[in-house]
Amino acid sequence: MTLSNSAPAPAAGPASGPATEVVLEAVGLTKHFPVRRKLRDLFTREHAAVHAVDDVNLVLRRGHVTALVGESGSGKSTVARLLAQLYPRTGGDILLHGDAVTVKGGRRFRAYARRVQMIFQDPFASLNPVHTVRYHLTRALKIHGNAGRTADDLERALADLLGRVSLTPPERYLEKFPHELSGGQRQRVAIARALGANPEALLADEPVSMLDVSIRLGVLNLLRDLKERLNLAILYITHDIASARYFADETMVMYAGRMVEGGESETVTQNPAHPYTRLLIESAPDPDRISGLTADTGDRGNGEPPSLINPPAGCRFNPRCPNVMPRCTVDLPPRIEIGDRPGHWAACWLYDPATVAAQQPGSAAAATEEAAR
Ligand SMILES: Nc1ncnc2c1ncn2[C@@H]1O[C@H](COP(=O)(O)OP(=O)(O)OP(=O)(O)O)[C@@H](O)[C@H]1O
Repeated sequence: MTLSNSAPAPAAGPASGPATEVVLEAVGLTKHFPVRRKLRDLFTREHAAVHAVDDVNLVLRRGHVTALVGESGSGKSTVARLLAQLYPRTGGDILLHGDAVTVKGGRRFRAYARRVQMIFQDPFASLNPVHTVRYHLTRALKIHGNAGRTADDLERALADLLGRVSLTPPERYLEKFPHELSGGQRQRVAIARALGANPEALLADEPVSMLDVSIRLGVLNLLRDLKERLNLAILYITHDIASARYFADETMVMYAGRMVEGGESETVTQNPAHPYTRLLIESAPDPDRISGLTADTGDRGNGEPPSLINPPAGCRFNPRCPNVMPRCTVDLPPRIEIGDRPGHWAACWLYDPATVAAQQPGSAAAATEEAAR
């Protein structure tokens, strides 16, 4: 589906639809950023590009938080921006209620943004310092047609929005400028602004990582409460896998532009299958704590992520992988079901029975390889 200019305002509000209904889906989502060409490149046919996101599949459901976890530079923000239709994509589809949607700004974008809203990492940067809370929220309500008809309607809608993010009484906050609020209050205003669209899906890009440690839990709890009360589908982007366990129903792990593991958060964090997920968990100082709520950890693990201009062949994690096998440097692993819990998968040859058998000492493949050395 392409939202047309004449499309009526989407009718489905947060309260409608069963809890497990799929709201937004990425199918084979791909984004390559072209790299600025040097003079000598003009004489070659090569077009260098950053392979930021490759063949990403993910599903956001009503009343469900899906975490997208990975190191800095793994492509998480690019996935969120693609889902928000802020970037054109190189390939793949974005399905809203099962219909493929492409929007390129203007009214179509607004119609889409009414249903899919994004929350950014830095609430200071996302709120305009010269405008009050009232201005920010009124604008969101008006743009998305939720301000009502009278001044009283608008006041009620403003109070309702601030109440939803626990900034009460509203008159204490409405006339404040962003610099007069704490980081946590600013992020709550940014969340209220997103709710002003009455969306079905929220894309939260590291929503607590810039906040003071002591208030992270409060903002995550607020998002969880909104998920339940408003039946929202939430994408929670974080580099902190332990906070995903605490907050998300489902966790997807991303490495160097590709999804490497997914499943219920409890399973992925307590029984990680992919060597990269294990590395993420092992290198967290204390796997049982909710580290996103106590520390900002940034990059972790041994070695460096690969170049995304010339990513490694096969599995992109193979240069850092403690379990690397010959096949991993050649063939891209597909999603393979782990079998411990429904829906738990890893894109890793370790779980391919045929590959594992071929690696056993004494197997024909291992003997051929030995002879070739
Ligand atoms: N506009 C752009 N032009 C070129 N390359 C880009 C652009 N945006 C992102 N990239 C590159 O794409 C890759 C993925 O970046 P992205 O910001 O999506 O990762 P991330 O996992 O969200 O990291 P972080 O946690 O640091 O935000 C990185 O190599 C980044 O340098």
